[in-house]
Amino acid sequence: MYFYGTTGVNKDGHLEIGGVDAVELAKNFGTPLYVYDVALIRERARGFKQTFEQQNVRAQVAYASKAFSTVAMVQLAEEEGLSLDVVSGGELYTAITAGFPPEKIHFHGNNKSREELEMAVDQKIGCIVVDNFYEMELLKAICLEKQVKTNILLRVTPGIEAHTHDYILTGQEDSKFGFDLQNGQAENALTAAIPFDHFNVLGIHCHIGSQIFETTGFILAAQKIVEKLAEWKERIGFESEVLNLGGGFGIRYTKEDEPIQPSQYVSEIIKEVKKLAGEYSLKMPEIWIEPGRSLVGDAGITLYQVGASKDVPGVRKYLAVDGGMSDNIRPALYQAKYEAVFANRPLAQASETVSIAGKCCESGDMLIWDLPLPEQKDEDILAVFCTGAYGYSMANNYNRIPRPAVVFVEDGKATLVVKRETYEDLVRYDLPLK
Ligand SMILES: Cc1ncc(COP(=O)(O)O)c(C=O)c1O
Ligand SMILES: N[C@@H](CCCC[NH3+])C(=O)O
Repeated sequence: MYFYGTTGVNKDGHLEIGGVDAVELAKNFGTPLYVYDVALIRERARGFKQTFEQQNVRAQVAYASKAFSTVAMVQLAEEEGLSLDVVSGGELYTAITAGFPPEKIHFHGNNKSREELEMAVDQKIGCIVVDNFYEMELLKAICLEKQVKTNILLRVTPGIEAHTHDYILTGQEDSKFGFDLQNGQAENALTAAIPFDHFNVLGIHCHIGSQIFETTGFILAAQKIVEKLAEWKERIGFESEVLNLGGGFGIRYTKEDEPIQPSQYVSEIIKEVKKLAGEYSLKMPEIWIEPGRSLVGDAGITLYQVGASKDVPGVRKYLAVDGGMSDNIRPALYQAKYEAVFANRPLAQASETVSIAGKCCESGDMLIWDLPLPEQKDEDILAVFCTGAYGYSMANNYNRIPRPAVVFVEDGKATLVVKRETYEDLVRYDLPLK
């Protein structure tokens, strides 16, 4: 059995996370329940930061809060000295509510509204990552009206096909994100941005995709961008202070996944950018990264109460839990795979293979196919590993199921950081017919 971070088995033979008994957590906070191992998030954050520090490279590690955005999580990111990447007015509002320093916030998105851009400008956030010409004109108008100067990065698509699921690819030419690097669009954007007095063009951003296991894509992207930077220095006199290579570092969900260490992605990126800067006689840019999944993914575990089971003789046995695609849509959306154990007896010998069904009225609401487990008992609590990224943040109210609670555990202490939704919450914004 593979355990992540502080997860292990305690003297009662129960799963323990952050020094807290998972069965007690389910009892005290209910199920489904998202549990986060805070020490593991801290370890991951420090790992990224230390790699840059050890190599003496100016850098920002921005937590991509789309992976899991709540007030407590943003505060944890701040405690660990991270910057923050937000992609909507809602994520920005969460960050501001959490007291996150605005100057360390970066704002992403391919269709930011006027209202969202105004909010970002009014909050004097660290930088806006301009994605397209429409947004550039909108932002220019806002900066002129408000007579303020804003830091910007330009998001480019370098034409890289990273090896991951099609829906989470973002760096290829045929993408809704960013200015195309190869066909002159990025250069046109740059020449439109540089002369505008109310912009300070800090540099270039790209993000090639998510759950990537190799460094090749990052290296290729860096090469393509730095080549262009050298051309632009020559032709336009533009020198990039920042090179933001986005997030996308892959993690281990199941034994089939073999990611490299997060620090290794960073070390190889640094080595390449240093080499390229030397080759093209460019000033070494500050390197920014935006990890989401690799900061919080394996720190999250979801606990479910098991319920109904159904045997289709000779075909399959279904075991249903009290959540599903409403709290974790990733299996339905990306065929994502997870591992799981019974939290009340994680080391019990598996005696059958079952498929874990969610409770939504959808045949596609299956959390795990063909999972080896001991024969089920009524009191069993299923613990699904590695659900920390894009789990709670993509949770929804399909079938009017309230979204789960979230608990942080650290040093033997459990802290509720998001309350469980109630039925009253579900009808809060509904209005009667008459
Ligand atoms: C621009 C940008 N930065 C960062 C991330 C975070 O990616 P990941 O969670 O894979 O690290 C994403 C999501 O893929 C993204 O679109
Ligand atoms: N939500 C996706 C990743 C998308 C990343 C956002 N650009 C996932 O669960 O894997």
